[in-house]
Amino acid sequence: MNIKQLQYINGEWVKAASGETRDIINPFNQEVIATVPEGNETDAKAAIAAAREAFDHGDWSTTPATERGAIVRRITELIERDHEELAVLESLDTGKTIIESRGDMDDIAGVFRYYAEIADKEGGELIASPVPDSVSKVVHEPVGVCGQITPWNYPLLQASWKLAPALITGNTLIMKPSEITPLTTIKIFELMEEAGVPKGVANLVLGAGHTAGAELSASLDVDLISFTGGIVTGKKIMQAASVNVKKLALELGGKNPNIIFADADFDTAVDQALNGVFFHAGQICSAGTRLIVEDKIHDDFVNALVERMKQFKLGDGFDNDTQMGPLISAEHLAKVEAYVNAGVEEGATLAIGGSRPTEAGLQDGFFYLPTLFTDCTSEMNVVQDEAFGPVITVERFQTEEEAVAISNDSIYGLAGGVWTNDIVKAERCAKKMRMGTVWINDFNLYFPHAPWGGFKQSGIGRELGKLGIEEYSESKHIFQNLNPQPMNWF
Ligand SMILES: NC(=O)c1ccc[n+]([C@@H]2O[C@H](COP(=O)([O-])OP(=O)(O)OC[C@H]3O[C@@H](n4cnc5c(N)ncnc54)[C@H](O)[C@@H]3O)[C@@H](O)[C@H]2O)c1
Ligand SMILES: C[N+](C)(C)CC=O
Repeated sequence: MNIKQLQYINGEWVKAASGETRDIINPFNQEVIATVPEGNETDAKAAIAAAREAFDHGDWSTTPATERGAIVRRITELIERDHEELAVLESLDTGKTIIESRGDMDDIAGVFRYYAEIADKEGGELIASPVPDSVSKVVHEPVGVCGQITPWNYPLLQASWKLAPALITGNTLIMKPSEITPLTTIKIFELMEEAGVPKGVANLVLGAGHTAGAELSASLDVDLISFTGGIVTGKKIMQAASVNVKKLALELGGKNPNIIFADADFDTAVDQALNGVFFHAGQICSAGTRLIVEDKIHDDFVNALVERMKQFKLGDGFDNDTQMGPLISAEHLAKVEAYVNAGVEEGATLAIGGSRPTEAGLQDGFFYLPTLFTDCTSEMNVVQDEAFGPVITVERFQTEEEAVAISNDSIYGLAGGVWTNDIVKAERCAKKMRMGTVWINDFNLYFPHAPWGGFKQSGIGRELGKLGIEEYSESKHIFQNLNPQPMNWF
């Protein structure tokens, strides 16, 4: 494997202080594809110290934004140069199809390009001061040392949403990727070094969440934690981060409703309902796994989905005709199996799937069949809980109000969709749906210019867009009296 299988701390490529390592496996066939350091609290502390020193005594935070933008633009060019290598690494590590990984790399280059382009476009704000002969202005400054923790499903994409805005705003950082999918994150640190990111500014620690990750959340020397991952972990991080009232950005899970009205374009809605769920075997925070279908078309819609799902080609992500790869790990497969079994027990009807495939070529991978439940109601756990796998639940509705109420009956509020040809109805629904993103006649579309994040327990804060910069900035009001006079009060 043509990457450094090491951590990157204070500009040096290093092993874990403990000497421990972890094998990284391909979820398609369980082959070991790399062996990387298993960092822990000690490594995290070293990385935090490097980032602290670089922020407090280095030049990065005061480097002109134009120069920081130029370095981020150079990173974009290097991602474009190594696009195929990155895509191959991501598919080997996650099991997702190479076509999906190539699309991810396009998106990632787009994120770095977007932030490089806007790096020097915001110079603060002059305030209309109510005090005569004075200047009142707001300037934006970096937050400081940022801990960044990412999940395994979109390893480099989620990393890019954190790295690019943190760098252009002059922060220093420590990133800890998921311990099971670190490869493309290691590679991007190689590219950041090549692009000229100064020593100590960007640090990479590998290892488990409860060791290396917990140290980042609890350290008094970290000023901000940006976390993408599960809700249970997010709550732990929020608690640990309270130790020094860190700034906090949480991108957590979702159970995303997709409302299908009878007046929608039927074939497109069927096709996009499938696209909305089954990329990366449903392991997407915004997967539209909670279908809410108008009564009049419910049976036809379900039948059309099932017919299409019967044809899915599961297999090696590097085969051109593979549509869906494996789940990420044996542990995650067991979770999805338990989730589906519990759904059957609570009375949902399995229309298709519900087991592992029996095909000979798939037995070494963590595969699960595309699965669809009907006869679902909002009270069921299978409807309320995030599946994070290839599993759809279908509920019925009769009125628009009912559809919106069902869609909002959730602890989550990440994303949702509405399919209808009535634009006024669509806008009415979108306004009432309590989610960070609502797609009308589309699903799972995101781009760097628009913010991403959740309502309710799906998170705090926003990534991407201009709001993604605000996460990494402090606003400071500077007031200058140009004609100071004594008050003669005391
Ligand atoms: N909202 C979004 O944009 C978004 C995007 C991708 C994934 N997700 C969510 O991520 C979840 C799946 O990812 P996952 O299984 O990797 O999540 P996870 O919460 O298990 O792990 C995420 C990261 O947190 C680390 N971690 C674990 N315990 C920790 C602790 N105590 N302290 C600090 N760090 C810790 C892990 O090592 C990993 O790097 C799903 O719930 C999915 O919805 C959300
Ligand atoms: C945010 N997104 C859709 C890229 C990945 C969620 O898992």
